[in-house]
Amino acid sequence: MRIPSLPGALPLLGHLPQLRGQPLEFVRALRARGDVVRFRLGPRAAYAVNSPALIRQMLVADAEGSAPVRRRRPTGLVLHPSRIRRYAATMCELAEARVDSWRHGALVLLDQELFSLTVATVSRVLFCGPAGKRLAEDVRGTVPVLIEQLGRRALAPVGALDRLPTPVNLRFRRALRTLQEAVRRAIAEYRADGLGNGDLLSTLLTRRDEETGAALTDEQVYDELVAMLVAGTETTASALSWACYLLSRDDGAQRRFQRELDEALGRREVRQVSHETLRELAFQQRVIAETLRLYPSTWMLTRRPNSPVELGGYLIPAGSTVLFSIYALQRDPELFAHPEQFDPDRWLPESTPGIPRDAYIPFGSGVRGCAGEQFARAEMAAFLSVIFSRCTVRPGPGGSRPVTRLMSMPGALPLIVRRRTPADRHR
Ligand code: HEM
Repeated sequence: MRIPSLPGALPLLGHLPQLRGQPLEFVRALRARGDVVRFRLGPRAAYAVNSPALIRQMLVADAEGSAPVRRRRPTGLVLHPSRIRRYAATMCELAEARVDSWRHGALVLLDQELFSLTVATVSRVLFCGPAGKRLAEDVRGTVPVLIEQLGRRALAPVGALDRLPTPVNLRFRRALRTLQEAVRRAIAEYRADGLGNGDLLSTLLTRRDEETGAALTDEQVYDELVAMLVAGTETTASALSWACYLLSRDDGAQRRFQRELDEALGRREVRQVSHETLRELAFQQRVIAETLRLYPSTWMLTRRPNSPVELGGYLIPAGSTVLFSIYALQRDPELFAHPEQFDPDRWLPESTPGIPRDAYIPFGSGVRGCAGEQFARAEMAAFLSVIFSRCTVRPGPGGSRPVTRLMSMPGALPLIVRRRTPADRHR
């Protein structure tokens, strides 16, 4: 079958200006054109896969070999659900210390606060010791640059453009070099100090290949660390920023959440209740689910299959860029009623049977699905519980202008934070 093409391609550039300029509108326009749509990234053909069933087939195909088969990530161990309870207490402590630094009535740039909180959490929890702390400092400066560039590069029409000495490429290379040097230093210090602390870096350094028994090379350790730092910081910061953005604009939802927290906590602080108690707060879970539906952190995924793939009767050639947008999928009016509306109650148990399977995949699916889902969920539950049990949050002046790079963010998020008094909490 002939794959329908998207009109409006420019000579040489194809649809790149639209994808770069208004990415979210572009992926939704692609979605409206059919299950599989051909478009152009510069001179090359690319394919958008739109139907939930075909997206699932594409993601699961990773495991079946139509795209490179991934080995189990060695980092899986440190993100295992059995470790999460141990991390949860630290997550609460970090969040409480941060929220305590906000003055009553102050304007707080919540996007920046949340990003620095997620970097601090990943660094504190996954890297112990002084070498880990220094690495965390370098990560804070370099990860945003890497994330921005990785987003651009995933959609670059021609790889050679990345090698040009443009200011953007030079900044990217500088950030990479800083991170490489920091990781190399940390590896040397860990090797010198012993590797028994069970954190992320010592797990990677003591890991043996399942088949050959060989240790990971420094390069493999570096790749794993960078993958984790990129995948594990701005994603959660984005989800948390959007949750605060939505709650700050919806008094009713914010009050319901605070009532739920007040009842569950009584006179205790968030760090004094168990991780399981936080995860069982039903309204909070619905707020998180709805935030990740409206604003999935990774709004678009790409694959490059190394052999031809047949999808719904269409043949996609090997080596082509295949794009699918979680954002467009989760806002499809055929899959979700009133898709633009923030409605946590669509996730009430009695409503969810109406939501088709495969229509909701904020953490991806298949072998490349999110390794850090439980970590992220624990982090979101801890941070949101701490923020909203202690504060009421309202939009600040100026509002925010959403930014879409590799992640979609609410942009600068100035919010006015009012501390809740004990009387507010026990009213
Ligand atoms: C709300 C927060 C998060 C969301 C929405 C999210 C979403 C995703 C998605 C959609 C993927 C699949 C990418 C693909 O199929 O190409 C993914 C992969 C991954 N995520 Fe997450 N993630 C989040 C937080 C985290 C955290 C906190 C960590 C680690 C601490 C993490 C670690 C990873 C790793 C290691 C991968 C695999 C990357 C790869 O194989 O290339 N994620 N995530």
